[in-house]
Amino acid sequence: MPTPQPDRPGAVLTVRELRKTFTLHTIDGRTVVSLDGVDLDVAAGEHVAVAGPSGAGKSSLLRCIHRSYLPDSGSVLLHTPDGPVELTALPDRALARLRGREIGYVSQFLTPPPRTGPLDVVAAAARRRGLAPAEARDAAAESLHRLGLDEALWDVDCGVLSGGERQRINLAAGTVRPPRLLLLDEPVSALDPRNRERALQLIASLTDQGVAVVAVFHDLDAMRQLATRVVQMTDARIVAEGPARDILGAVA
Ligand SMILES: Nc1ncnc2c1ncn2[C@@H]1O[C@H](COP(=O)(O)OP(=O)(O)OP(=O)(O)O)[C@@H](O)[C@H]1O
Repeated sequence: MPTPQPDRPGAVLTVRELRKTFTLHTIDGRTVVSLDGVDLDVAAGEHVAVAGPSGAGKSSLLRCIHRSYLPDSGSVLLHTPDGPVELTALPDRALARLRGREIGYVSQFLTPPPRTGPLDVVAAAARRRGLAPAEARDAAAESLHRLGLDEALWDVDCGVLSGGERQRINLAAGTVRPPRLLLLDEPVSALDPRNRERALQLIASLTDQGVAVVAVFHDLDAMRQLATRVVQMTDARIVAEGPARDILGAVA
């Protein structure tokens, strides 16, 4: 496949003709198309919100970019200082290293290693981003403070914490040192209003620092507050894109 060229300055992510189909072996091999030829360009400092109804393919898009789902075909290029990297073809170890350094992925649910506290989880993420151990712990502490996680919980097993506490740990780990590309899948769905606002402010500050963000929120206010552009998905395809005020008026 020819290498797609970035078509705008400051390009961080170039997605071309991305396709993903699931085969449901337990239901007579029925197939579900979750991405049907998706193109997306995201530049440094852009926050692209992916809108659309349930089942449209929003999470599949984030997962195929992150390669927690391997797409059937298409291209996902991450533009790094060393040149563009085709994520769909990268060997697993190189992918793990690149993700650790350059990509933050914040899903709705935290799956921490057993018997590990928030400070260790976030410090480990900071180490993968290249910080030395002492710096990583300082950065983790700052990140957890910023998201309002009570210091008394920092060494408590994440497995016993509440959904909202875990969500903030997840967000802290994904953002502890600004990644080049931040993928957010419903990152504030379990948060109370005060913590939600803290989290949205953190995400906005990362965009201001030049991080490229691709985010899924069901919360239209969050999209209006944060998105520099909204892409609307329906039936596995992007069907519209533009400023939030133009697109969100048309989304149910
Ligand atoms: N692991 C999977 N196995 C089988 N089908 C899947 C899988 N992941 C996603 N799908 C299917 O792909 C389609 C798109 O799902 P996806 O989760 O990407 O939608 P979504 O837009 O994020 O929906 P929601 O807003 O409800 O989270 C759905 O029909 C879904 O059932």
